[in-house]
Amino acid sequence: MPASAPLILGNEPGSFPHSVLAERHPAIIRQVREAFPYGPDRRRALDALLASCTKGVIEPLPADAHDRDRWAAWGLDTYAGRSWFDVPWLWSESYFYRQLLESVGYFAPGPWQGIDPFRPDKLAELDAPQTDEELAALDALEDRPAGERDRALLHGSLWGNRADLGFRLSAGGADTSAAVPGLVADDSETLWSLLPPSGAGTLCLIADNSGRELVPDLLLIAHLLAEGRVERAVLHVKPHPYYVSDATPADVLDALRRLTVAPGAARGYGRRLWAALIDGRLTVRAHPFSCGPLPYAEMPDDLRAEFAAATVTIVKGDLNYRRLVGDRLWPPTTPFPDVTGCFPGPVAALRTLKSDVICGLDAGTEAALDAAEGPRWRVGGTHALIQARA
Ligand SMILES: O=P(O)(O)OC[C@H]1O[C@](O)(CO)[C@@H](O)[C@@H]1O
Repeated sequence: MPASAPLILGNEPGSFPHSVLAERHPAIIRQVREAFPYGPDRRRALDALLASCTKGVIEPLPADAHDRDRWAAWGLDTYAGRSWFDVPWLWSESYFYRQLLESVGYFAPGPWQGIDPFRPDKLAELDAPQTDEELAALDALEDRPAGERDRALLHGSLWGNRADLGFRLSAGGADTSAAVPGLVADDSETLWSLLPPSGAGTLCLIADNSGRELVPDLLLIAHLLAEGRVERAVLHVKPHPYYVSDATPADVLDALRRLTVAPGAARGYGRRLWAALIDGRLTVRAHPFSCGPLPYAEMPDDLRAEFAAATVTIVKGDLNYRRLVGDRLWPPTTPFPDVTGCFPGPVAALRTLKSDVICGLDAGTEAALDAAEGPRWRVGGTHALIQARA
């Protein structure tokens, strides 16, 4: 990895990270308050979190918290007592979700234990007519050449990160009439070279959002298994609700059920995934580190061994990208292999751009993006990338 680049904090008013801490987190607390009829104790806890995360400091966990040791190892003892804005943004956001779950009683024995505060929105998205339209698009793919299906399902998973799955068969995937193409880096060939036909290996896919992102992720996995490009797949999801819509094991089951009752080709994908779960070709993992506040460079040994043994690991979405490259402001032309050297094994990122972090652009693309959009291209979610290294 190149020596260093500035770590992103949230303490610069006017910056995107600052707005997430100062505006988005309070809005999420308000949204959660409306989601369920929480009683006075839970509402008081949410109010206390609101005051803490906007005007207060990071509070330590009680000595008997189930994850006290884990958070201590992740840096809590260093950051407790400091403003949420003055610690690494990645850390601050992650701890916010941990404390939000605490506030709604997610971890404590009682009626709210294990109740996902984001579930109503997740289900609404899964039930939306757009999901039907996207699944119906699979029918048209059935008799297309294999290469076209590869590409469509890869792009479906990529653009699903914008919750805008279109199974696009065209080159850009986004607004192709724009001055700069939707796809700002495209290492698809490297990725496909890692997934040759008759592959006997294992794909790891580190999922991001549930609903209209997880559905195309599952379709891509089903496709790669069916085409024999990998023999097994491991889907990594979050052990508990996180960043609002991140996928948990319960969300995987919801998405799978959605597929198995869908009409047309989609149902076949669902049935194949169901069978793959039963016979062990597909497994779901929910490792605690998946909700951790640290970059992948600091992953624990068991995960390191797992990714090292995979044929390739596909890392989905913006947050996972930040964890992959270290949530630092790299010069955008820093080569992707240089900043992902710590990841143990071949790795590919499928991401729409929703935060300032970026690497692996060529100088011409960076200049064209800046000229056309100013800094907006980094955070707007309208551009995407496929980056890979063997
Ligand atoms: O769902 P994604 O693609 O991981 O995006 C989540 C994104 O939300 C933000 O954290 C803002 O809260 C982004 O910066 C972050 O990376």
